[in-house]
Amino acid sequence: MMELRELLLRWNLPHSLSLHPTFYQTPLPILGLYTLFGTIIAYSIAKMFGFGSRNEFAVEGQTVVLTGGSDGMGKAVATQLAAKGANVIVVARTVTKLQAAVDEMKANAANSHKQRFHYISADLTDPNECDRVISEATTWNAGTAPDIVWCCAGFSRPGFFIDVPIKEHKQQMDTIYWTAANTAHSTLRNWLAPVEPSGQMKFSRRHLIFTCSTLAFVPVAGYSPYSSAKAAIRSLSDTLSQEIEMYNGAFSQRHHSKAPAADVKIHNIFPMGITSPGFDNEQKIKPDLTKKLEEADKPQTPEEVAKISIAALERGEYLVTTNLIGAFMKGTALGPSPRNSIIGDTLLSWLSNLVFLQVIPDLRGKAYAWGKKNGLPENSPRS
Ligand SMILES: NC(=O)C1=CN([C@@H]2O[C@H](COP(=O)(O)OP(=O)(O)OC[C@H]3O[C@@H](n4cnc5c(N)ncnc54)[C@H](OP(=O)(O)O)[C@@H]3O)[C@@H](O)[C@H]2O)C=CC1
Ligand SMILES: CCCCCCCCCCCCCCCC(=O)[C@@H](N)CO
Repeated sequence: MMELRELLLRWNLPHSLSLHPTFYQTPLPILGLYTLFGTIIAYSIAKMFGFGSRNEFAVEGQTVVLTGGSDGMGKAVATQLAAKGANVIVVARTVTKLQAAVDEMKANAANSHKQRFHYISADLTDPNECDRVISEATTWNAGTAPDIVWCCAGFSRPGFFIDVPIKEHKQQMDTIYWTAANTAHSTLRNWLAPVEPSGQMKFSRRHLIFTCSTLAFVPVAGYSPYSSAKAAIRSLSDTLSQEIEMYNGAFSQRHHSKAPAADVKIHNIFPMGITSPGFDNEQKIKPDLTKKLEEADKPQTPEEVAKISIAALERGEYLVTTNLIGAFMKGTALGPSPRNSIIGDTLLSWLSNLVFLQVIPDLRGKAYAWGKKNGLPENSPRS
């Protein structure tokens, strides 16, 4: 087999420098493999730290509509987007909390003279209210639709499937799935409306962001009212990630035919536990078994989750997780979703599928052992 030394000799290159002599005896195919793996690893590490990539989520001067922006993760996202120079409208039901969020954004703004902040009180389970939010946001934004819409509204009411009345299951579907689907529907109808070539203005890309939970990837006993609704959002965002390409294709022809005013990117965030007011509430009614099954999770602060999520959007990720266990839960359930990186996500899914061969029987085994030891659960306190 040809060695490196011969190649260097042939090309008249130095072949006996200060490196160890055995280096020059490396067979060329082996050297090729080293180079290949070295490049892949260097590329992955560089990508991980964001080298060589531009900011895919530059929010300075952009207008953001953020649902659930008055508390927990949403409020932390609002504050951090304000600190990055965005104009932000927070949407939720309770006015006092919304006003506090606007004050916090003002206090953290990058440029308080230029940036503007606003709130709209609305119950997003009502689709008409979502239409009103987008239309009021457009008026407030000098007649232009918002650049970014981030759906973060929602809370969890855990409980075992048969203990939770059907009415409450439906309410969770309304609070989780329908607040997001209604907001997405109003937003996309507005963004994707056809514009004549003569009416096209120059816009940067628009972003529609959903907020799920890693429970949409791997459900846990006691979360059925919630994880089913989050899984439905995941399916919606995967569908939209395909449908949107049709509109983006039409957008590429905007100089010749009618097309949307901007191209659109879809994203979906999958946090683990977040130490938010919503989390404190769900803990009060959460079955003890559920607490045990999720004990591997160390809840993160809203600020941490917001920071990690925004950084991932800046790297241009589609499915976003916020910590290592979250990444494993995603890895085992990647299915048909578009990948953030072919190599990274493929290796992650192989590894996660091996890990979950052990995790799934472990979750079921713990539930079985719990019933064997404690008998039937007492109805958990629900208010
Ligand atoms: N906390 C956790 O452990 C986790 C949470 N998540 C998800 O992350 C997101 C943020 O959670 P978290 O930080 O706990 O949030 P909080 O529960 O602390 O806050 C929820 C926000 O949503 C708003 N909201 C709730 N219902 C409606 C509605 N019908 N219409 C309009 N606004 C509404 C609330 O305001 P108001 O009540 O005034 O309307 C509030 O601003 C949610 O989607 C949640 O499901 C994901 C993983 C873990
Ligand atoms: C190495 C791999 C190990 C994998 C272990 C898997 C164990 C499951 C952990 C489930 C954690 C759920 C967090 C989401 C919480 C949430 O969304 C609610 N709090 C809603 O508000």
